[in-house]
Amino acid sequence: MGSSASVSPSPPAQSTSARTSPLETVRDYSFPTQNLRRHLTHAKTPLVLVACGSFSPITTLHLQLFELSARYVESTDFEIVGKYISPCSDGYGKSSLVPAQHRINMCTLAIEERQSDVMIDEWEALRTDDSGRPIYTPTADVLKRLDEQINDVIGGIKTPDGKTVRARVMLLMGADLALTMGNPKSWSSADLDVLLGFYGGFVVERPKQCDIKDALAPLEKYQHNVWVVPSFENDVSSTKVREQIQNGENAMDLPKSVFDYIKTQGLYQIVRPVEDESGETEKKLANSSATLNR
Ligand SMILES: Nc1ncnc2c1ncn2[C@@H]1O[C@H](COP(=O)(O)OP(=O)(O)OP(=O)(O)O)[C@@H](O)[C@H]1O
Ligand SMILES: NC(=O)c1ccc[n+]([C@@H]2O[C@H](COP(=O)(O)O)[C@@H](O)[C@H]2O)c1
Repeated sequence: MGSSASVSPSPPAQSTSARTSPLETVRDYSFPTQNLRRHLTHAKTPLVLVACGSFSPITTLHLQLFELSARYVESTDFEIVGKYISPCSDGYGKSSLVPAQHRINMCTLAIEERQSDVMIDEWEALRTDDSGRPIYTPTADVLKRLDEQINDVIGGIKTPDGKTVRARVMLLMGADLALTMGNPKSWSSADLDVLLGFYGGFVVERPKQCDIKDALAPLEKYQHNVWVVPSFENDVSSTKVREQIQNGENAMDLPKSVFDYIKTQGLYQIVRPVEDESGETEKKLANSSATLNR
């Protein structure tokens, strides 16, 4: 598959959706750089890995994706200088999403508890239009923005011999997400040309959910820019965790602080009939009434 000899030239033109328009706000936001390494240790290509997804909720496996990749990357010509999680906004519209601020809070707790050097980029999750509605951002635009922040705004990464080079920004994904890239209703070829043709991806095996050969098939055109990270048999997923919470079971694949947060905030409870004051029964979702604390 991939070869790190393919060095990215200049980034593709920024699409409108990746820019912050005058009507758009991202409250209390600054681009996180606390664990971005500005200097390479080896004469390698600096690499920034970005995991995009729902994180509803974040699981222990989400953080392990970075650990598995870090181990794998040691045998390549890349050196990881930054690790980012970018939770999608509520505008993605998946019914399993709890509000973005809760998902960010859970990612923060998981990272703190595990003392991980992964950073959360809240930009995608918190973008809203002038009326406060969340804006959905295609994944290619998330990577474009990170590329711009790291390589243009911050000014790139220093090599051991004192030169400044652009970091390669790449999508870190599970094999199941790669498999969805064969569906043109979800992923346009223009998006994929930017995302995998220009940027590139690290695909972590997810054998319980799909065969790696099937997952790589839609990515064949971009194989020079795709790397496969071996994983281990596991059935960890946010879906399983949500089901365990709904059944009142202990969710073992969550950091404890995240499990406690879910309980305290009453997240992922089943839609249940609630008597309102007029005596009428209506359905209320426990999630929607939960308060948001940073
Ligand atoms: N166990 C796992 N092995 C490999 N990749 C994973 C695993 N869990 C999540 N990922 C990857 O992490 C990214 C974000 O995942 P996401 O938030 O959608 O979690 P999920 O467990 O797949 O969620 P859900 O069960 O709600 O669909 C995706 O690229 C996904 O493939
Ligand atoms: N065309 C696109 O950019 C596109 C299409 C489908 C999903 N996605 C992203 O992939 C991720 C999928 O997450 P889930 O596996 O939780 O649905 C999300 O970050 C979503 O924004 C992007």
